[in-house]
Amino acid sequence: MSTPAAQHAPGPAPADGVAARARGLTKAYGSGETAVIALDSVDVDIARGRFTAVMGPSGSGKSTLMHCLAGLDTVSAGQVWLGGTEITGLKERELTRLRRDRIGFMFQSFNLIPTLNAVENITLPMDIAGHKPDQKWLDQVIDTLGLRDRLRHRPAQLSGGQQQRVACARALASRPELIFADEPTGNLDSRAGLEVLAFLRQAVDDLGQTVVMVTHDPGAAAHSDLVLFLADGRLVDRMEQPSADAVLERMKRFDVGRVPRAGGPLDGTADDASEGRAEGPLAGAPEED
Ligand SMILES: Nc1ncnc2c1ncn2[C@@H]1O[C@H](COP(=O)(O)OP(=O)(O)OP(=O)(O)O)[C@@H](O)[C@H]1O
Repeated sequence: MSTPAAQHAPGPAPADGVAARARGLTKAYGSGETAVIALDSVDVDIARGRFTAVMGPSGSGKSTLMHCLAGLDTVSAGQVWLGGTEITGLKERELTRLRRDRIGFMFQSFNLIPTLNAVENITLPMDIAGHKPDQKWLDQVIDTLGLRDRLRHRPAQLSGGQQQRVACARALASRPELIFADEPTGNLDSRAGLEVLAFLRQAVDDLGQTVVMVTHDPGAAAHSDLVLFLADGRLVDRMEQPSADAVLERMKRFDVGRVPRAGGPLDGTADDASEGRAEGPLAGAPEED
């Protein structure tokens, strides 16, 4: 089992450039002999205004990491911040409000409401929260995603790619600090998948959003700025400016053997990383702070 939170230095609240931070993040499911350590003392910084992909073998902890960073799951030990707010220790009601106000979600299943049209689906989270949409921003999101002429269509009248774009618009609509996307292209054909990835990329480049995407697909990861690699619940590598080939090669190495454990935090804020390749375990990882 990993180091309990109490043995970790408290760590500073994230600076402006960090959208989310975890220190000593540990998540165990079950207890005793049947306990599964899904995350083992993970240190990570998610850089603001960047597109970060999370990859790793099946069961390596990708979804668990996303859920813990997003406050969808409790942690067993360690600390998580969203912007300047430490979310570990928040009460469920505060967490719910924080997720609603500051985080956008995109899942593989689009989770659209079949009886609502596209624009109603897009604004639903804000309607529930009683927030008025910022119409200028909403228009920008709708136009960026090419949904202007589909707003009155119900999900069943939209293609899979269009539905995922609606889900993307819904995640962006409230201008969240952070968007988490879990296999957002998993249910799409390759053309629609590429479209969604291009829109996520645009959300970062043109709208200044921060995106964290869990994916199994090296081609999808190649749209990101930085890939973080998980294995056995630990962050073991990172790759800046990834190419699909370089990510694929790195993923193949998980099949032949496990990479040694990380020594320090792996983050998206360092600028000394290799381009399009990872030079062995922990390439480009910054020193512990
Ligand atoms: N609710 C749960 N109860 C018990 N074990 C769980 C639970 N959720 C996840 N796990 C275990 O935690 C580990 C990490 O799971 P997680 O879903 O985060 O991995 P992943 O990398 O997202 O996997 P995949 O790529 O297959 O989706 C796995 O061993 C999994 O079996």
